[in-house]
Amino acid sequence: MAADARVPQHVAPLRPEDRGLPWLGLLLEYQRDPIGLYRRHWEHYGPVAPAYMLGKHTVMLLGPDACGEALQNRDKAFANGPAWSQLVGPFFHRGLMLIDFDDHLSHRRIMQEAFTQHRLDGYTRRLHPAIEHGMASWEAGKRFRAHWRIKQLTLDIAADLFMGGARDTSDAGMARVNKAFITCVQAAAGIVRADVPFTRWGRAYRARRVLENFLRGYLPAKRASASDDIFSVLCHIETEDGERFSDDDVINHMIFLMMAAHDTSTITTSTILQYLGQHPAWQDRCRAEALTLGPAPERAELESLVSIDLVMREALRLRAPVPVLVRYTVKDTVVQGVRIPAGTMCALGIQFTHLMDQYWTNPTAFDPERFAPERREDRSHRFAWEPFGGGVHKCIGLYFAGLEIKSILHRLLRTYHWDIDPGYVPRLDHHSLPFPKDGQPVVLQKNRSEN
Ligand code: HEM
Repeated sequence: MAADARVPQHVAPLRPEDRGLPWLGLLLEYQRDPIGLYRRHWEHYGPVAPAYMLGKHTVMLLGPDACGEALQNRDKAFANGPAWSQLVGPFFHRGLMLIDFDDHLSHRRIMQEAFTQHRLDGYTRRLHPAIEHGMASWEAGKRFRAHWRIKQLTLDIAADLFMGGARDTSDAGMARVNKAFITCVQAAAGIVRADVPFTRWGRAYRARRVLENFLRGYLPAKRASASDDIFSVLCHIETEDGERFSDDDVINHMIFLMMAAHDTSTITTSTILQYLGQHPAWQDRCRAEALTLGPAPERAELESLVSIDLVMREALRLRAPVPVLVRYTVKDTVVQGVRIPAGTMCALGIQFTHLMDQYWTNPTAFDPERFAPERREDRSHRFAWEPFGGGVHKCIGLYFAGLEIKSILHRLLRTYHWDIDPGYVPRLDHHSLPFPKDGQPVVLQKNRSEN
């Protein structure tokens, strides 16, 4: 008798060859070739695939239909907190992405006030001097590792834009804070996931305290007077109903926001740098566009940069800074006709969807025009392009990210030109967010006329 299509199926049993190593399961294979792993599971199991990693049975949600169902979360079965805290650890405690349901809604409503157009206008004005200052030490004619330089640049931008500077902290103190921040981010790649000395997690527990103490020291001054850095904004925003963040909320959100903003924007900018170096016609086109604007364009001007926008979307498709989202089921649910029991860790393969040839022509090719109005391949499915996620947890900083990335590119293109071997394919480190292992070497050459 044929199975009734309406009766949910169980998650398929894992084939012995897909179990991987004892306890580690598929972790090493994921770190080596995540897309190859996802493709194999998609081809054998379909959109809801079993997996085993770090001693746990998990479920992969593959393709835009399955990911879309989890992101829309109609029956409120998928929670973020219990899933992300297993990955990023307790170091981003009560960041917006790690809280759920009514609690999340009420915090998101308040935080929305920090990302209005008016606020974004103010942040954009602060961005240009911070970028100019950060890029001043970039030397032309010398090989440098672009990824690491951009990472330092986005850290410098964050010190100004998020913190509003830290005048009472010495350079050594600031270096300690930056180190603490990076230690917390790197804890995501730890294998020993407890407060054990000399492990990534052990160090991150202490680093989180450094960050809390640092921010708490500035809190009274930030509460006392309003300015347009994000720390001050978080201290002063309130909803129409008068809801505000407590001191602890401000600190928790600050630590998470800096984490959310930092590596994601760095990865996107260095990916763009790579592709523009390999596609000189696109580089010229983007430069010509950047040169139509003055040295410190306003938000609306940056948003009018059509070619740079197409390139940014394509970079986010080809190398999604957050390639996988995680969720934990708090009750039984059904995705694509498959029952997923309560208590299951789920991994949503966003990057895999971005490379599926069902939705994209020649998916591995750099082709920004696929996002142009006449093609709009991203509309082939509502969840075909999801670098910022979807549903209630969709990235709240996505417009800010676009402004930061475009401001950096605007200055970079006006000042320099560069070439990268068209055959260069960076080997990516997939321990946490994907970055080029070689730091992406490049030589910047100064443009002939100073702009
Ligand atoms: C290219 C840059 C960025 C990318 C690709 C990115 C990606 C994402 C993704 C995929 C999520 C959803 C996570 C989930 O559903 O579990 C997210 C959430 C979030 N992002 Fe971003 N992000 C970027 C930049 C930023 C920036 C610049 C900020 C802040 C200024 C930011 C703040 C946040 C916050 C607060 C959340 C949690 C939202 C919520 O749970 O309601 N992100 N981001």
